Amino acid sequence: MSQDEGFFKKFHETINSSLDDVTRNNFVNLETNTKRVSYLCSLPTVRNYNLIDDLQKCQTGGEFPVKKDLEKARLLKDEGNKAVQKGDWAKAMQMYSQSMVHMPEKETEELSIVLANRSAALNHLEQYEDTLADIKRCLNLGYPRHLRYKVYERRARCLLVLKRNKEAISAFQDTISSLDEATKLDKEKRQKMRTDSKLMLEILNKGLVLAGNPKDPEPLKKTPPKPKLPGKHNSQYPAASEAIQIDSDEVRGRFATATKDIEPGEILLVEKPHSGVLLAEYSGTHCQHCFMKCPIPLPCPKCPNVVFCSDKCLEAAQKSYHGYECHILPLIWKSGCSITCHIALRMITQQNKDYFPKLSQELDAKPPGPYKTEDYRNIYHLVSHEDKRSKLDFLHRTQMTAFFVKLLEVSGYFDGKPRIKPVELDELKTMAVDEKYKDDVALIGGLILKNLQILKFNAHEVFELQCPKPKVDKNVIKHEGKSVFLAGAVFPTLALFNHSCDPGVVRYFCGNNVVVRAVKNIKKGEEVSENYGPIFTTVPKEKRQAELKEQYWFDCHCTPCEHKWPMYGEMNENYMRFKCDSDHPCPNVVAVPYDSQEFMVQCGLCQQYTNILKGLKSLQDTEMMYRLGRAAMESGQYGEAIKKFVAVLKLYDETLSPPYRSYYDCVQDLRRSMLALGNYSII
Ligand SMILES: C[S@@+](CC[C@H](N)C(=O)[O-])C[C@H]1O[C@@H](n2cnc3c(N)ncnc32)[C@H](O)[C@@H]1O
Repeated sequence: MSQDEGFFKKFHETINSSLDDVTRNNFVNLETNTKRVSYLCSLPTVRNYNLIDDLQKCQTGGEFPVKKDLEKARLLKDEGNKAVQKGDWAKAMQMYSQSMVHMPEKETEELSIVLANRSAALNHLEQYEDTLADIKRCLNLGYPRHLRYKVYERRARCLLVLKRNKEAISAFQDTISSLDEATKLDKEKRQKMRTDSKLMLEILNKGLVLAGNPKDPEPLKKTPPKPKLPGKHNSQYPAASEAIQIDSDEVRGRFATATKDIEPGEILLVEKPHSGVLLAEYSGTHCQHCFMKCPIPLPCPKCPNVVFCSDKCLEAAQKSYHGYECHILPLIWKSGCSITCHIALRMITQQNKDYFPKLSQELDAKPPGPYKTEDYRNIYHLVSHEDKRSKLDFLHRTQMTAFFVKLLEVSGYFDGKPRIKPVELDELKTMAVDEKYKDDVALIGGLILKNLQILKFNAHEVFELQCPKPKVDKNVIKHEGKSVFLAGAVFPTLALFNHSCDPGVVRYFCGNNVVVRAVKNIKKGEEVSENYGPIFTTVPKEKRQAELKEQYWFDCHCTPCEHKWPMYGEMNENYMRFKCDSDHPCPNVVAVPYDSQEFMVQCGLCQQYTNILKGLKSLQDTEMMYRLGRAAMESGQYGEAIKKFVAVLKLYDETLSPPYRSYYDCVQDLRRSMLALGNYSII
């Protein structure tokens, strides 16, 4: 749990130092999460803890309390208007967006005017779909009637550009009728707009008749299509493809294996998160709900903390977690708790109040039927290593839980009604939760504590590949990207994949959907493993083992660890590692010097001879094909590059046995191309 400098650290230290031996002992002897939380929350030292002082001193996570601010909103709107006068439409758009972030919800008319102004800026920026969306929003908010002719006419002209002529006709009709209410528009201008609109109506109507009255084209979709699994889904694990099954054993728990030979590039899993949380620093630039970058943000109407990419995401968030988190978000951020801790809380706030009490009787058994991403019971049964956990670890996590339980009370969660007003400092002068919520504290607190344990081993970082605008360099277009850690999330099916220091898959994100693709040939029956951090080509074995033990509590027995594979820089380039070609399957590698004159080479294990001529012939084309793949990758033709790299790996795998450098060069480039193809945003 990373604490940074948030105020939770002080709370944690104070509680720790105030616990006497008896209390500690009592805590240590508790055997369930529910009891741990109830006990800690009942201690006077926790109940009487006053957060106000810590909060006021805390510099992390911005201001508190945070409220919408009309004055700020108006200043930003004025900035937007000034930018319009200078013809700087991009700046105007930004200023109006910021004004919306701070505009109090009740100022509907003013908000509608800012939206109308932003729609004008967007129209100049040729963002027609977004212009239409803002016009719709401003009308919904009751944009003044005497001004409506402006937005109707803008709507009509946008629709014309989008060739949605039928809709344009109706927008021109609205323009004409709204001109009757345009009391502040001078007569001449009104007359001109009426004449122009009528003319447009005539032209459009004629055009439609001539064209045989065709349907309008569909509105353009802004969000990229959700990635799809090719072929059939696994019936038991629908987020995974049929090429994957989940097996288990005593030592490794559950893990994925291949049900057929898998080729590099194959998509093996597409899964949305059960729960995911965007990092605080991206809350103003990326959608709180789907994590997509939002250049035209839609702020939460109730708080200035978060933005959304669309009405759909805003609505979905408000109906679930954001309703409750809206006013407590700044407290979560200021606490300095890690993103994993926040996910543990989000897993609660995203469900309504009755969900967990209803489910509580069913938690002990794994749910029957297909393994569903949205079913909390599947999360509940992910690895938590509760039996290996130290008492100190429990105490620390229970303290975090006590803080979250207080936040849930403040948020209105225990009443099932999201609070409307921002949180006042005074509400945090004690950490005591009202007695009437005793049962909720035990149940929900117990689950948060469980979530905190589970997430340590099962949460994933969500990253975005950010590319500066492609550069033209010596006639080659360069696409240079860097991965940026954006959010944390838990994907219940992906969480069943075990680790290998030589993983068979790569994972990337499309918004918040994770996509898992093979980067190697994986034979039927072999484990399909992913990677939790350390890769054998770059990290020495001892360090990998230590890292995995420390973070994931297991001893890695993957092939590179067991066979002490050399790191990339130490791979011997003087030999080619031929597979033994014996009639009986032989796992041995026949190492042949590059300058060898012999074509029949004896295996040291089975003593049979391998004819390397055949292999050498099939490898002849690999160098050229790999170069073509690199060229395609560097010019941004990732699809083409992937095809070439896959073909190279196929040839390699038929003949040679890793590890050798050219194999991992190719795997690395294949991985990069898939990442670039899958998810990047131009910054
Ligand atoms: C994300 S879970 C993977 C799924 C897990 N095996 C299960 O049964 O749910 C991570 C945990 O799986 C186990 N694990 C992962 N990779 C492993 C490996 N290569 N060998 C042994 N155990 C492993 C460890 O217990 C680790 O904490």
